[in-house]
Amino acid sequence: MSELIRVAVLGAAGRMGATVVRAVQDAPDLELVAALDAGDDLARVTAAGAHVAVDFTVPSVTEANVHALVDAGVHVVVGTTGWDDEALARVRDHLADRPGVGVLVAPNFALGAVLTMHFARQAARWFESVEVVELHHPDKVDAPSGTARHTAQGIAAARRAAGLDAVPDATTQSLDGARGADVDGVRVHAVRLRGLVAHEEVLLGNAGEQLTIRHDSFDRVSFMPGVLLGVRRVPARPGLTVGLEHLLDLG
Ligand SMILES: NC(=O)c1ccc[n+]([C@@H]2O[C@H](COP(=O)([O-])OP(=O)(O)OC[C@H]3O[C@@H](n4cnc5c(N)ncnc54)[C@H](O)[C@@H]3O)[C@@H](O)[C@H]2O)c1
Ligand SMILES: O=C(O)C1=N[C@H](C(=O)O)CCC1
Repeated sequence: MSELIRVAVLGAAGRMGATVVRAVQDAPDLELVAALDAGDDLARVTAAGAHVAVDFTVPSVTEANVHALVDAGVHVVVGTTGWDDEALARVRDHLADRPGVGVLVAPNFALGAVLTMHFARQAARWFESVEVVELHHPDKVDAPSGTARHTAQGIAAARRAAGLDAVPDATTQSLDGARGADVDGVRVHAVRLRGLVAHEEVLLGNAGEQLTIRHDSFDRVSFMPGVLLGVRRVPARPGLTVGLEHLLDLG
């Protein structure tokens, strides 16, 4: 039998971290060697001999965690959101000095959410209008969701590549926030509602027709196959990978 992958979980007391701890413990090819939360010393990850660390913490600490882990030669799977292009560029630069270390940052590990983003990018060039609505539990600290940002950025890139005009919108008078956030020219709306977990709709419109692409995560177990895939694959992917779609054979 091949060697078990030794895994550390950061944010282990959180909603996602606790679910990842259980998933790693249940996986026959993985071994949970450290479970850290706020206030714990990151040095425990290396002391435990972790090959891969999984970060589901908070947007304010995740980047610092990644740089420290990269310095220690530990591969990282990051699910924490709040990353912007500048923060990703800093990690990419840092990894250039650490050949052999891999970091995967993915705003959503649910396979259906990754497919939603993929289908939205495919559909984007054929529709005049598009807006993204994300719906989450009210304990979420960031808005819009990392998934919605990634979705809108992908749609915007597909529209640019197809030479489409700006999305039509005659609004000249509105209350602040009524038209949502502008992500690369795509409007993104964030709903927070008790009872929800993580949901997204991409609305695409043409004269006389609408296409709706919707994904629902009803339970955090929906993210686990993607997280475990990341843990298994990241050691063989040096450098920075952004998005789980790069690990799936989506064509
Ligand atoms: N990529 C995905 O598929 C996916 C899915 C769900 C959630 N998320 C993201 O994951 C993050 C966590 O979500 P959550 O719902 O589990 O939040 P949560 O608030 O339940 O958990 C965060 C945990 O991180 C801990 N923490 C804070 N600072 C820390 C530090 N320096 N070191 C270690 N732990 C620390 C907190 O104490 C808490 O236990 C959010 O950014 C969320 O958007 C991503
Ligand atoms: O519960 C959360 O918080 C989630 N955050 C991610 C995001 O911001 O996209 C993914 C879905 C759940």
